Amino acid sequence: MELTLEKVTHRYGDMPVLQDIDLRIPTGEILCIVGPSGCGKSTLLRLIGGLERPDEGRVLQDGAPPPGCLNPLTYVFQDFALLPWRSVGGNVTLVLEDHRLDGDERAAIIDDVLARTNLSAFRNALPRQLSGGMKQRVAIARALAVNPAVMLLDEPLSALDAQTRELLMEDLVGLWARQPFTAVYVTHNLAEAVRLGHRVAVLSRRPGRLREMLEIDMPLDERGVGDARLDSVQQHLWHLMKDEAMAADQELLDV
Ligand SMILES: Nc1ncnc2c1ncn2[C@@H]1O[C@H](COP(=O)(O)OP(=O)(O)OP(=O)(O)O)[C@@H](O)[C@H]1O
Repeated sequence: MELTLEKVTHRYGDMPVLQDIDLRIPTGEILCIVGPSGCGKSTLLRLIGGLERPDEGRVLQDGAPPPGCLNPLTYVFQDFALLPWRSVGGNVTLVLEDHRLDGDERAAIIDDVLARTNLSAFRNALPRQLSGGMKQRVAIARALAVNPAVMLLDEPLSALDAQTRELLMEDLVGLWARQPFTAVYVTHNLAEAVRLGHRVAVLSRRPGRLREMLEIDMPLDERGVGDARLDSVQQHLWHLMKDEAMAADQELLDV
């Protein structure tokens, strides 16, 4: 299933937040969205996921979701959103409970996603026993359990320290390399965008418009820390965003 956004425009009250966004999210690709604070990145993700409807324009779903898909669009949030009283396995099972699956099918899905996210040994642990990185792995496992057509990630690594972020990026690359998934990944962090994005959409400051769509033609598993080509793409992104980020920052201070 492919998603296409046509001239998506949205406002909250009198405040225009997004303006004329055209985007295509092809199957098997990670699209990163970057832009200054408050430019409408999370709003765009909510519109893509159907949590809100755009004031103007359309979000189109083309084609069938993948086989075994239980939920075409699923989110991963910054704050993990785990139930503290449920174990790792219990948190993942949660998203399967509303679906007609027999015990074996459910167990097979859980075994698979826990193995893919290296969590099999932590199945019975409670969230409070886990580090931030492990909690986010659980949230990713839970999202994968429904075999979504598109995974929507909103700043998934922002609450983590630099080393954990690095490890999780490697995990996401490994997951994608073993079994490609489709994702829209919102981030402030340009290093994450160039490591994980097949394409990077750069939004202007509010109202967010699509300023540039950058294609990074380099396999994900060849993108390492300190790679000169990635550094230059990151520099280019920063160059595009710097003035707008400073203006957005000033606007926030003026409120
Ligand atoms: N439900 C809402 N009602 C009213 N205003 C909203 C709502 N959600 C977001 N906004 C406002 O819309 C603007 C865009 O918010 P959004 O969270 O989409 O931006 P963002 O680019 O994700 O921000 P950040 O980078 O700081 O996370 C902000 O000014 C925000 O305060």
